[in-house]
This record gives sequence, C-alpha cells and structure tokens, in this order.
Amino acid sequence: MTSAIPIVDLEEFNLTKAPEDVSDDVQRQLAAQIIDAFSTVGFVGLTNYGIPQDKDPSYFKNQHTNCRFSGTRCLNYPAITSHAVRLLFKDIKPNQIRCGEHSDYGSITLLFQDDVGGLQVAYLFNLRTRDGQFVPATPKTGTIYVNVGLLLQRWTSDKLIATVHRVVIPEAPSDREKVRMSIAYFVQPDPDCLVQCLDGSDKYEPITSLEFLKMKLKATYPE
Ligand SMILES: O=C(O)CCC(=O)C(=O)O
Ligand SMILES: [Fe+2]
Repeated sequence: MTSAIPIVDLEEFNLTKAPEDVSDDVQRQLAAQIIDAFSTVGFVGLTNYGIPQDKDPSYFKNQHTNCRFSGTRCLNYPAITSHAVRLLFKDIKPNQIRCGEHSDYGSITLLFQDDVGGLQVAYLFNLRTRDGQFVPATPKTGTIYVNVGLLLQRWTSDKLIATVHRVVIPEAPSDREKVRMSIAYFVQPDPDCLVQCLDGSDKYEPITSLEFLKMKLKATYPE
C-alpha cells in the first residue's frame, strides 16, 4: 500500500522575505500546514524491524493516534561568511559542532534538510561498547531522513538503536556561506501509551510515553 506524502508549497508564503518581515499569521499558517503534513504521514514503515511477527501490523499506528505531544522544530543555521570567520573565529576546525551529538526522545523523527549538508550519524561498529564513528547523512533530494528515537529503542529492547547524530559546520566555504535549514518532526506515541519491552523481557521497566518524555525534558532542562 502506498500513501501519498503531502506537499507544503512554500512558494505561497513568500519566504524570500526576511523572517521578521513575514506576518505572524502567515508564519502560523505555514507552521500549521507543516504540522498537518507531518501528522498525516505519521508513523511510516516500521513494522517488521525488530517488531515481533505476532504483533498486528497496525500495532504502532494504533499507539500514535494523538499528535498533541509530537513536536515540530524548524532550524535555521546562519551563514558563516569568510568575513565573519576572520572577525569571530581564528579558524574553523574540521567537524566543528553546530548541534551537539544526541539522540531524539520519541519513537521516530522525520527530518527534512536542504542541500547544504553537515548532518552526521554515528555508525556503530560494536553495539555493546558503542565504538563507532560519525559518517555524513548526505542530503538526498525528495527523501525524508528518519531517526530511531530513545523510546523506540526501549520498546524494542535495543533491537532498534536510537540514532546518535549531530550537525557540523561544512568544510567547503561555498557550503558554510549558505544558510542551512532543516525541519524535524519528533513523533511521540500517545501520552498514556504504556511502553513495555515487545519481546516480553524485563530489560526496561514499563513507562508511559508521557512519563518518559517528562523524564527526558527534565534531564535536559533542569529547573
Ligand atoms: O538540523 C538537523 O539536521 C538536526 C536537528 C536535530 O537533530 C534536532 O533538532 O534534534
Ligand atoms: Fe535530533
């Protein structure tokens, strides 16, 4: 079965203007269309990867009926001109960080990136010791990049490992002199969904989706 991926036509929103010159209403309409598109695409193609055969294929879909706790983040990484480099930085080191290494919290993340590059994912040689190295997640036109989140790792008792990723400043001056934009949609199961190991093991304590999200947010943003 194929499902059409909704298209948000940015032309309508005249994004050639500076963000402060686009009215709040237009920005709100655009955000609403993007969120709507993400929640329509929903939870794609996850059955059969670490998910027991006896699970109803709609099992995950049924745990994602309410997108109120899923989040959208629009990221704008400013251009770094040679002039700014001379003024502000002595030099830009290879792999200088723009967004530090982390894994996302939810079940999956759908990420749209432009063609500037810089996103890297950890390729783990050894899952136990977590030895590995960062490799580029090169942008491909017409594709959505998907991360496995920490909650899905817990759900599948580590059969699916949460993607460790980061964003670095591109090495080529022609790339870092461009603005980089990405849009991430963090898919979160329904708040009261009880996430317990699908293989029946007790590797992780059962926890509701909302409790897990709260725990992660609290650790990231302590009061
Ligand atoms: O900007 C990107 O490509 C990645 C952003 C990201 O990983 C995040 O917001 O969690
Ligand atoms: Fe992320």
